[in-house]
Amino acid sequence: MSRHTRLIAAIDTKDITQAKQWVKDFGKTVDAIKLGFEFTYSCGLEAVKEVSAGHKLFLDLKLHDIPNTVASGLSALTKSLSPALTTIHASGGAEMIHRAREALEENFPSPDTRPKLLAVTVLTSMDQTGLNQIGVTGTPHDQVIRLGKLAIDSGADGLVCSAHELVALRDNLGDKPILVVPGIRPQGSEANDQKRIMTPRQASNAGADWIVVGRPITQAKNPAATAQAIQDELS
Ligand SMILES: O=C(O)c1cc(=O)[nH]c(=O)n1[C@@H]1O[C@H](COP(=O)(O)O)[C@@H](O)[C@H]1O
Repeated sequence: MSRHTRLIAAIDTKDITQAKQWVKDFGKTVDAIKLGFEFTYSCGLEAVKEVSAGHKLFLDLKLHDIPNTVASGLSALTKSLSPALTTIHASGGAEMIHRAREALEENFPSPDTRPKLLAVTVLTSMDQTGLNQIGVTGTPHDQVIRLGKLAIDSGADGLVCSAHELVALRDNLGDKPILVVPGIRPQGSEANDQKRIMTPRQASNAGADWIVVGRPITQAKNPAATAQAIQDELS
């Protein structure tokens, strides 16, 4: 099935002026903006509201705690910010994911306005060595499939994964789950701390609904032109 892959810009900065400038420069070039730990913990929730006004928001705070704490935290966050997409860690387990979904449904009875719950599988900065160090002996691929199935069965709308697992996830879970893919590096750009990477085009061909791109855009000489070049690669 051919799908249109959309671009999320990761606005990773501690500086609200910088964040606003990027968002203004991007205009409609990007399809959504992601605000995560760095911006939210530096600038606060009101600043998230301010910077994301008028844009689709991916609120990426990757909650991971006991089910009750995650459900309450997610409820408070989403009530005030109404993101389009939001994250928890799949490794928090079935009950945590289920309670997170319930909390979103309570806050947003209409499926049209309910933030989509994404479960992060295996971080794109992890490789086989990194997994072995935390006691996971299987491959990143097997771990993503295991956590991905668990998360979707437990109520997640979609997953965050690397582009390397997209084809297998589609084979196992079908077209419905929303697959969001960071670890994207246009040809020739630095990997930084990312390990499981692909280009925008490769991720799109493999079945990504959304790609997440941060530093290759924000650290470029001309961030808006770089975002546009990625959109051109996707179209
Ligand atoms: O949940 C995420 O968005 C995420 C999951 C993951 O496995 N890997 C990952 O890089 N991310 C986020 O995606 C963004 C990637 O940024 P760059 O590496 O600068 O493109 C960062 O904001 C990360 O927090």
